[in-house]
Amino acid sequence: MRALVEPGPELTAAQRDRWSRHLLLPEIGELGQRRLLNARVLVVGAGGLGSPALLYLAAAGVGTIGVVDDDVVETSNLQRQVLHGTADVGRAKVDSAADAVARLDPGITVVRHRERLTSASAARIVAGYDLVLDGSDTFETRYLVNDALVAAGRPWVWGAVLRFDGHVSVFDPAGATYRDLFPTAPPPGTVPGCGEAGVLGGVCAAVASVMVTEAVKLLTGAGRPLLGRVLVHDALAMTWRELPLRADPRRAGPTHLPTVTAADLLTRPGAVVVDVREPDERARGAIPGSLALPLGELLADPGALPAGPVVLHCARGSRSAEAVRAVLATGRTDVAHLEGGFAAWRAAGGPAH
Ligand SMILES: Nc1ncnc2c1ncn2[C@@H]1O[C@H](COP(=O)(O)OP(=O)(O)OP(=O)(O)O)[C@@H](O)[C@H]1O
Repeated sequence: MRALVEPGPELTAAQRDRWSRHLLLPEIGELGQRRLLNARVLVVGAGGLGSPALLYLAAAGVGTIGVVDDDVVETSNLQRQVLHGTADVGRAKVDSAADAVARLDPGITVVRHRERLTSASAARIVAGYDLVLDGSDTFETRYLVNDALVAAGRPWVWGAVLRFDGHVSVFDPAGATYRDLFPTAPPPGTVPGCGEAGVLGGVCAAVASVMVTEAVKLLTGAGRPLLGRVLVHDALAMTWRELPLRADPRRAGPTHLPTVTAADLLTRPGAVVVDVREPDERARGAIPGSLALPLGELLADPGALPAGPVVLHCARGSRSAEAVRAVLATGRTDVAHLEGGFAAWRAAGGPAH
């Protein structure tokens, strides 16, 4: 997997000492630590998930950490929001978070966003960060985070907790997102929050720990991210189950899909070209050497697609976009689609038979 962040400057002797246990890990090493120090990560909510996540992000050496939260610390938060102490009750959570991070490592920059993430502010706030961790507690905020990052074309890490249960995943605009897991919010009042149903502190820590581990992996390019998979934690049974999550190919909305132009395809052949149009459209003209796999067949069985790299095309680009989304959701990364479809190919002087 490609690291989300470029490495920053060489480590100093003090930094080498501080993160020596990371440097021993070949998957992180000096380069990975320089990436972490150069990274900008936003945590939405300094609550049950955000509190342990912020501490572990800071300890890991994530150089710039943004915190967005408009709330103040309450006594009932302290049972799980371990970033805040008794003396912080009544203080803004972002201020308490910044102080806790400074105690851990004054070299980490904390950006305080003491405000509500809204549809008006979400795009502006997330724009300044390489990666977002969503530790919010409402469907409304999760959809806001989802839509802002889909529009920005960037992955994010999501977690949720209630009672003894936790959920965690990594979403990506090119694959499955929160809207594939919850296409619509449940009616108000049908799903209780931690304030009504309770939550165990250790469950918050467990889920936040997975969130930070995924963040470190994404930032440094280590391992296989939790993309297209949702971990479901049941602390009473002490189980972690993994559920596959696929992008709904009918999902509308802005996405940044891998795309090639007709000019690219003409000058750099080499890819297997797959035509997802119907046989009658193909009969009227097709790209020489292309294979036929109508969209319906491909959606029913994405495994029918030949080995890549593959460029999918349709008449103008919308069916091929749907096809690419479905194939990416299976975990394949070697697919793209032809911008503007067969029409663009002909307009660029591409041959047909
Ligand atoms: N849109 C948003 N903008 C800013 N902060 C948000 C937004 N949505 C949620 N949050 C913050 O996310 C945090 C979620 O934390 P948590 O789930 O532990 O709930 P809590 O509100 O702190 O506690 P409780 O539900 O027990 O009262 C809260 O601090 C909340 O203020």
